[in-house]
Amino acid sequence: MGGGKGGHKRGRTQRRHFRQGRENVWKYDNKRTRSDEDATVEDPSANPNPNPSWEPFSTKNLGFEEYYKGQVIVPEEEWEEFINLLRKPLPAAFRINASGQFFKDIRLQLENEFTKSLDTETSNDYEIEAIRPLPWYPDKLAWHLNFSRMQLRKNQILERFHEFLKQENEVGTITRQEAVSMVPPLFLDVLPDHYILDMCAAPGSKTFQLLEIIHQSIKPGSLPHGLVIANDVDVQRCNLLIHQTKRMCSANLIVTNHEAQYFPSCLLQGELKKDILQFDRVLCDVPCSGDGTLRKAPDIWRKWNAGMGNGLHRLQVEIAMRGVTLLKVGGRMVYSTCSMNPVENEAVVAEILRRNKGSVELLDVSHELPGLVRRPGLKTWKVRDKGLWLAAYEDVPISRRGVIFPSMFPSDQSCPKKFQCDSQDEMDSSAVENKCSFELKDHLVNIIDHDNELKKFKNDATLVDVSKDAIKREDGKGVGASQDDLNEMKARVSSFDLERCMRILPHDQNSGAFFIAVLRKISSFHDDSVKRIGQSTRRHKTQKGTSLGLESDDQLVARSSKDVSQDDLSVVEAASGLNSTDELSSVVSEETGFRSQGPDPYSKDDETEKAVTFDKIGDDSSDSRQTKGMLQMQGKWRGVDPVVLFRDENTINSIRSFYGISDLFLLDGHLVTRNIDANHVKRIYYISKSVHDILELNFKVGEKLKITSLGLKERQSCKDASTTCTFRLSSEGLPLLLPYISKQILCASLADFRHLLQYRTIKFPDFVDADFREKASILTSGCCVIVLKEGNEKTYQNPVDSSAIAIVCWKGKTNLSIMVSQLDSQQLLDRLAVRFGGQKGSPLDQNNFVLDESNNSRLDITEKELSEAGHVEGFEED
Ligand SMILES: C[S@@+](CC[C@H](N)C(=O)[O-])C[C@H]1O[C@@H](n2cnc3c(N)ncnc32)[C@H](O)[C@@H]1O
Repeated sequence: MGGGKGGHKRGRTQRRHFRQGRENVWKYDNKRTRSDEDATVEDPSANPNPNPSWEPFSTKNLGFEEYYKGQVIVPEEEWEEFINLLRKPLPAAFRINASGQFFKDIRLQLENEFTKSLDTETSNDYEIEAIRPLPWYPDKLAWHLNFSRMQLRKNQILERFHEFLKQENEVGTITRQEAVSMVPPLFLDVLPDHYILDMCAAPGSKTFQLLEIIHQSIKPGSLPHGLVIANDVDVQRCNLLIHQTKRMCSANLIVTNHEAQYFPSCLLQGELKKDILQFDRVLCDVPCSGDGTLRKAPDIWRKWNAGMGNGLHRLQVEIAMRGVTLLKVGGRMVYSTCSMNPVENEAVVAEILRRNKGSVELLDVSHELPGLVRRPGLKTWKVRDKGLWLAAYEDVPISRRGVIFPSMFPSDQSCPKKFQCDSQDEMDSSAVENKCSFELKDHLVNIIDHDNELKKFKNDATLVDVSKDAIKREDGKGVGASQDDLNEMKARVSSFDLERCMRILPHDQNSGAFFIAVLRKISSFHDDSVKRIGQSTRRHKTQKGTSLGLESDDQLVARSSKDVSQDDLSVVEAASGLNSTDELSSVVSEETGFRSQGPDPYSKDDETEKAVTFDKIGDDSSDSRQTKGMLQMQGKWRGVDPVVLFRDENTINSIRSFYGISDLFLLDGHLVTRNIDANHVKRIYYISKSVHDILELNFKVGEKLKITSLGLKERQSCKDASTTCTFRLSSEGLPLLLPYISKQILCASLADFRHLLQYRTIKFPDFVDADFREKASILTSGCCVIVLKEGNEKTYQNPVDSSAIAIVCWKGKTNLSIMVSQLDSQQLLDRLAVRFGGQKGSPLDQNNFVLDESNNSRLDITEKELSEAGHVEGFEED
């Protein structure tokens, strides 16, 4: 809503690009086949193919059916209902973006206007409500649609509603998101001061939710103490995420581009604990086979095979293990997939519990989100490989042991029940660590030696006959359905409390499928092991005079790709007879070729270097700037712009004085650019204190974080010589700044505000309100803010409330022009019509809120004028 506060603006080229790439647009895409399009909203069986050259997706896959019947993911008597619904298209769902200025208006419109008119109109056709809020989502902010595209075409009210959704989605006031995909962030129990890591974040729907939660209940005009680091390995998808989350207008977001399993630790040896980058909450929404999205993406029917899940299991474990390491003690981590496959779900969770030896517990969250229908996780499953069912690791042919791992099978062998903890209170962490260190040694050996693994399985595992000893589920239903071949097999039962995991199945609430597990870190097991590693590495550096010190952490992460985590290595040092982790580290380094180029923060000799890296953001003397520049140029992330704290006092003072920004709005330490040359800065981003602290830490540790984007675009340079301030405001940053600006800000009547949105440029004599006309004409040339006057006040309330409706404009010699895209202008007009629209014929008639697209000459002039003023770049995405 670039038009109002909380706005976003996009360049045309950029927008087209994103539209093509975005997954959650409501737009009809010409490139998709008809069957593709219909499949997302209609029952293909009810829609005879109108064009024989278009083949509808087949919704059959015998391998799929055999696999899931074999895994007994639903009781036998439910199978038909389950599989039939999987073949039906998924009803659409969306979230109202609670950070948006008009979210209450939209919710009210849905609750009253649309629900009523749709119910009246459609009551004869349908027995169920056409739209309804999702019962488990807080504050009626998520909705579910219950009609198909076919029905839509036949019904005018539905069609109008659909148009409304398309437009709101386009401008970002609502986000289309699969209902079940909204669940994981809600189980993270997020607070505004939390540091949150979203490990596999793109395209960003859950990041958006997380940001919304940390911004909730924060006073307008102030920022939460927490932050979200949204990470994804795919750069293109990171860009998509940046685009999506722009609508959130948050200064508390950092986007990084790492392989999540190698996400850097940013450890500072010997420093205070606050200097260690650890998180209160971690979301591991890992890459998965995605068969829970079959109803939305029916092409998966054709592609699906059991190998997909097997192939992802190890990566999923590594990402989740890294998540646990980065989690603070007491912190929560959610592991989730949109797959139904136990090898990607319960097997991964069991392996996390097994490897963490009681320092992590699986939480029982059955009392949370009571409206959400979920089923307990499976306690037993099998692995399918090359057409064979494998009940236990000993069944795996030797030739397949490179791809089928022990961790894929249910077992409790690595962490006997006696070492598990039911709650943090019962936990004696030192006892657990002692016990676990012996176990870990075994575990390492097991990873390396599969035959040993096999022996242990044979000795320890509990074997049950699934067909005879049907497991009772929490809801009392048996899950005894089984195939003939499965009847013959013995399946192991995991002794972990895997029933605490949550499975969401399509036929429970007409949704997609999802898997969610909520974990809590209950001891400092990892921290200590990491410390030991740091110490030994420092020793190593002193002895050998190499730069290994800083690398140790990264190397250890690299090592995790070979199934050995940090704690494993420290235990090797502590318990397996190896003298130093360094030896292992150097081996790993050579094996992986992973090299870090930064200074060694562990070394006492490096105090000077540490001061210099800190100076990058703390000192602005020309010498240090030069050093900063050199360091930035040499930055380890090629192709990624450096992150530089903006401290040019002249520019900052000119911005402060031009807009009359109150001293209460802190700028020092909150402004960032992506350009080391202070004379050619084009954009300045505003960052929260939490983001600043992370940057400071990142500089100290040699820029381990590869930062793609951060903060809020606050100001953008313009080339217009007629203005005394070369930085204009961005719509994104306006809500934050609004209460603190005292100059270049005017209050317009509804009529003048509306005309500005409709005609985009208004000559001063054409303003209706004489007072506004006068004030606008004498404003200093350049960027300004126009606030909608609500009620009868003669002027704006100072300070302006953050929730006020305001737009960024440009004051020229003879006129005022808005710096809002056409799409955003129309959306703002629509919102004003809903909020202030009166009876037909009155001055507030809704017809008055229509964008004047016929007035092309005026629009042309505006764009030309803007172009001459040199600030059209303001409409472009970064
Ligand atoms: C299920 S999607 C995440 C969806 C996202 N959480 C959301 O709600 O919008 C999985 C993501 O993991 C990313 N990914 C795959 N392998 C990864 C890795 N090793 N590290 C980090 N991200 C990875 C993919 O690029 C993809 O964007």
